[in-house]
Amino acid sequence: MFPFGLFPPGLGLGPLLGGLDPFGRDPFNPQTLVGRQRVARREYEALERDMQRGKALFTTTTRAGPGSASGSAAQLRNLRPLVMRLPLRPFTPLHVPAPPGLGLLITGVMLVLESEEEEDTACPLVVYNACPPKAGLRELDRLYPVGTRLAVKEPHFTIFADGTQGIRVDNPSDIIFLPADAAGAASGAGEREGSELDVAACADPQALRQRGNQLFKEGDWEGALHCYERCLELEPEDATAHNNRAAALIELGHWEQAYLAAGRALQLEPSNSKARYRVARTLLQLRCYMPALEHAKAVRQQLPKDESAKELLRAAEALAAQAQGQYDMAALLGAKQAKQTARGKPDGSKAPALADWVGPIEVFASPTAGRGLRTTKAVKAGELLLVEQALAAAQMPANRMDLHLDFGSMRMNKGSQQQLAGELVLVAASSALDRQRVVSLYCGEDATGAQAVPAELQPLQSEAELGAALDAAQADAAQNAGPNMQRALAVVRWNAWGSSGGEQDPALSRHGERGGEDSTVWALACAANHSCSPNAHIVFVAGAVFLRASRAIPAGDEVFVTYNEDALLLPLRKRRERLRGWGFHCRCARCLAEEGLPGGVEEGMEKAYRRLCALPPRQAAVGGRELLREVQAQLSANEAALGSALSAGGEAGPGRQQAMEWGLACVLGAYRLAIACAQVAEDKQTTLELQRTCLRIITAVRPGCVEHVTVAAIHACDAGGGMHAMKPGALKRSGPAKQALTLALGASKTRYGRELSEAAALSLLNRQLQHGMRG
Ligand SMILES: C[S@@+](CC[C@H](N)C(=O)[O-])C[C@H]1O[C@@H](n2cnc3c(N)ncnc32)[C@H](O)[C@@H]1O
Repeated sequence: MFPFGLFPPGLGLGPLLGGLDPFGRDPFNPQTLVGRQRVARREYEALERDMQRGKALFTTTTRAGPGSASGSAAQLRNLRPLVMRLPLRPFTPLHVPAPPGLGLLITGVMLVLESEEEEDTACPLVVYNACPPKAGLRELDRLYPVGTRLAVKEPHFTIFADGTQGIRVDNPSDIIFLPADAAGAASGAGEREGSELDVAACADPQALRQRGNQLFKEGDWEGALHCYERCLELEPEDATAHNNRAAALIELGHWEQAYLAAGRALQLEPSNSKARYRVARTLLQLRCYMPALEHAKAVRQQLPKDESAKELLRAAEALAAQAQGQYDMAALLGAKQAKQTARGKPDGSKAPALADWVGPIEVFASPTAGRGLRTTKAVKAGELLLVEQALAAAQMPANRMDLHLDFGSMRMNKGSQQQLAGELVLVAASSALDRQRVVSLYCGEDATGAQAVPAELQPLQSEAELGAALDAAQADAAQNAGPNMQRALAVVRWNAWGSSGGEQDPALSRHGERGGEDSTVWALACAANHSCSPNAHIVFVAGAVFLRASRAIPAGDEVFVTYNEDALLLPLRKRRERLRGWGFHCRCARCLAEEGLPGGVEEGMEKAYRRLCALPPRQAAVGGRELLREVQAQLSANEAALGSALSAGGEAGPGRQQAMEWGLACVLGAYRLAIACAQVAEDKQTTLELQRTCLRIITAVRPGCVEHVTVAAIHACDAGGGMHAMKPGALKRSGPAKQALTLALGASKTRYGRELSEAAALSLLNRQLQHGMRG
């Protein structure tokens, strides 16, 4: 069907036969890429970067066969770049049922790749997990338009059922989409070869430095690094080479090595401002904020007119203040911030957007499950507990939840899990400290036993602490393998959360620049266990997680978040079903209390609510009053049923009132419906009463959630007689309007920070209302 001139003779079928790459290595084992095979790793990374820049669009080898024992730099250098482009629209997606029992539908897309270098040369490529199940041709055209230029990492060659040869990709992150203007870049790689210095053989430090600087200017950080390192082999005390090496390592995102290199340069030349700048810059990235500030001050003194020194100092001051727990939430929520998705991404110029901070919490052996978080002192509602940047994040397409969610479990689908796991492996490979964080995460093997917060989870206070942490982490990395893909997948499965770009929360929408959902793993926030009546909540701001208490928590009590916001409004059995994807049967205080209720009370209530919702619209159109009567009658019947169930001894432990509110949570929607009816009927008194009931239920189940703030804001607005009630002066009034506004301000501060001024909390409430009105 297609002309196949693509595969060079002698191509090994190792990948197909043994799951190994052309060098006979297991591609899922990070040791293949890092650690002991350092030379191979460097070469490999250079190839990866070349692929990103469109220089090597597709790589394979003519040499290695199934018998090759291990990779070497020489073999890697023999990889041939081939330029590929999509010539045809994609084929129909293939819906492949997984083995019986798994209940999965794997979706694959069949593409045809064409070589740009050799005419009439094409080959099929099948990508699994890269499009939503049941995607149609139009969707595929959008995802893979004709003419797309792409690179495939570590291609696995296969023979399809009809005998044709092609490439199969299981992990969509192995596909790199290239900008259209990458055209011609591939040939550039060949051109450069001729002019390239033989770095390994060169014994002239001056020539090596010059060549390194030239490559650096061209953006070939890896090539530059190679030159500087050869230079250092010849002149180990060359401060400039150490300093330049630090610059290249910064660009590559190898912060730890960059810090050590810049530190060495500074040691050799204590007055070298560039070296000090880089020390400060890397310290900020390594979460060592106070020492970074000291260095940044010194650089500013040395270079009073230099803009980047000024910028660095400003960033260091802001981050050092945040590292003491001082976050200007009003500014953060009001100001437009560049979204940072993952710490440690290569970026030589910018400091991190936010500092990490570990507040009054610690990891402990939880009576609930394995490790958990607990408070180290009594905290109040809205108090900040933790700020943390994502350990790894995988960006998902904007406004396309279907591309990364499994709607059954409401968790990431396999493709997204693999993408994030791949990120985790890379993070662990490029940083010994992050590697330790990754391996410390729960991966389903053993959920018991206490583990103290490893020191490196806390932002470090001094360079001595950092040095010790680095030594320990590097020694650990040398002795123990890092996470392989399998382990990383387990970490993702048990720990990853979606961190929305602010879509669900209008107050945060300024941060949702991409409007998409990222899948993220956090080193410390992920130690929090779940409860169906949590006492803490998470807000994502500028790519960081802000964990806050949503109620007062006594010292030493466990801190609980929820793993599934929507499940909290479901009856017990359904809630547990929703959480099954997390691999546990929830036995939190609320679940235990509801277990005590005679069978089906809540579900009976939920059914009644559904009946209400299904009432013919004609009836609603007749007027709110009639429907309101019906809804209210049903709600009273529900409350009575729940009340008598609790009196019959169902209430276990918590107060009767609290158990009542918990039980009513599953019919919260019916209260909302009743409020809408009361508004249509212009029955203000009933509206306000029902709003208060709603607020009581939300406060019992989920204080600090978006809905808490929204309902409280609407209530304050209605109680005060309109939007004019949402101005600072309204607090001077008395009676129910003031009470409602005070409640609303409390809700806003609980969610966004008790330290917020009243004006800031009010402006966030107004944002919710305006958003609601627009909706
Ligand atoms: C993100 S981890 C939480 C930290 C974990 N407990 C640890 O030891 O590192 C999620 C896992 O913790 C356990 N877990 C969390 N909340 C739980 C709960 N309420 N009941 C039972 N197990 C829970 C489950 O095994 C779940 O898959």
